[in-house]
Amino acid sequence: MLLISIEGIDGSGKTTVAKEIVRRLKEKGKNATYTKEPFTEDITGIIQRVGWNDPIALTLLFAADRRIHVRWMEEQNVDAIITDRYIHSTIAYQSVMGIDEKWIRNVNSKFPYPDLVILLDLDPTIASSRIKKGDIFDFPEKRKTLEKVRNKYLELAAMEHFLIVNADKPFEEVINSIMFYLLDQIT
Ligand SMILES: Nc1ncnc2c1ncn2[C@@H]1O[C@H](COP(=O)(O)OP(=O)(O)O)[C@@H](O)[C@H]1O
Ligand SMILES: Cc1cn([C@H]2C[C@H](O)[C@@H](COP(=O)(O)OP(=O)(O)O)O2)c(=O)[nH]c1=O
Repeated sequence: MLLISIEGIDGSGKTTVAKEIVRRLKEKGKNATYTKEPFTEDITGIIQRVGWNDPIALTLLFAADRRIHVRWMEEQNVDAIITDRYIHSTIAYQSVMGIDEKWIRNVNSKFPYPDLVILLDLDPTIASSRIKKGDIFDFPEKRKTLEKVRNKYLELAAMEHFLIVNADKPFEEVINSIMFYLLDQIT
């Protein structure tokens, strides 16, 4: 089973892309499933109450949520799981909040590393203008960090060989470039 994570700042197109990848893989006869983080309603509710000022609590809460998510993913009998955010969301967002990256990696070290990480890279101003659905964690202090989060993602992408996609391109171009790469890897 392939574990593919889709990463990027809020509004970069992750949900749309992840769901379309699943649809196109199914069209090709592959058994694929869409999933997302945060995964559990309970922990999402706690994060909403805790707010965006305690990065230690956030790191631990996202990791607890991820543990439950990983157990769920391990039960799936599919060719590919496409997850809309995963470990690198914590590394990018919480390290920018001042948390030591090594500690974040330690806290997440029991979880499977993704086979492929796709980074949708987009300018935060454009990304914010695209957000129509309510942001579940709409904290002003988070919005201010998105430029730094974007740069952290780009740094991780270079180190860990993500597939970087320019999310400023029309959707068809974005998805076609991803599928071109993916179908070559999968078949
Ligand atoms: N390449 C693109 N060009 C223009 N709009 C896009 C593109 N990709 C996604 N969108 C739109 O941007 C909005 C945010 O996308 P979404 O998938 O919800 O982002 P995310 O999950 O990263 O927050 C949606 O309305 C979506 O249709
Ligand atoms: C999974 C995860 C998410 N987050 C943040 C990123 C998003 O701002 C928010 C999740 O909200 P969500 O609405 O899923 O994001 P998006 O707007 O990209 O669809 O939580 C972290 O800070 N750390 C994490 O580990």
